[in-house]
Amino acid sequence: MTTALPLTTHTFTDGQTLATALAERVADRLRAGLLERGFALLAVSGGRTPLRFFERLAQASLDWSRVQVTLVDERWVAEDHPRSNARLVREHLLRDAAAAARFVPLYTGAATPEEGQAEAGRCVHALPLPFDAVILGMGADGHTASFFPGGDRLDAALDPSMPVGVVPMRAPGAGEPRITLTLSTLLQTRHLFLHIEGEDKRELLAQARLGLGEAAHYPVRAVLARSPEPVAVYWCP
Ligand SMILES: O=C1O[C@H](COP(=O)(O)O)[C@@H](O)[C@H](O)[C@H]1O
Repeated sequence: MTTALPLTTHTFTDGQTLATALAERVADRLRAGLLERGFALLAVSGGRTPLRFFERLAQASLDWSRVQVTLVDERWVAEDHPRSNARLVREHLLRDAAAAARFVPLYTGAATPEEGQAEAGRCVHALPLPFDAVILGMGADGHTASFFPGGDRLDAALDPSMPVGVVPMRAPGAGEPRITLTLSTLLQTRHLFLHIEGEDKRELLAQARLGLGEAAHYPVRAVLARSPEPVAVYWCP
């Protein structure tokens, strides 16, 4: 008998409605951080799914000049490359009201993520953790952040004893070399969201949650299992 890992699901009819609701929820978390600490800290994902969410969040009325934004993971490509997660954030989130936020990229310009690890790690160490919100995505292969199935440093990235920092990652399905926050770093957050869209990802997450077949080994399951609070899943067809 399998036990379902805990999560809460927020279901929406379409991507625009989801983006609006998630942006409102995250903006509230940032405002709470600003009230409590005088600053706020946000980590977001790359890929294609967050576009509408970013554009809604960029319009939120709050003191963005006291908000720091970073990525949960990065593809090791220059910032003007079409697959750069930093480029996505700069073009779709750091605009409108959010143009005043401070962005902390993970890509350093070094030739490889292994060579860039120390510098990117120093930038992450300098962040005033915990995050007020972390928003993860998930690929069709069950990866989240750059925790890829078959990743060469997956064990290190998921290791609970790993300190705050980043880990390079290379994997058959990753496209290019990556760098990713460790799971221990991601979990230093007041609120953890997982934003997925489409029936295929809903089904994949359900299987990972239950630990069924191949999905028992999907890295996203490690996040569900280790999160101290149930992960808030935002989903639409
Ligand atoms: O490569 C990546 O993919 C995942 C999922 O992206 P999506 O395009 O399927 O939404 C993303 O969460 C991650 O940050 C990114 O580097």
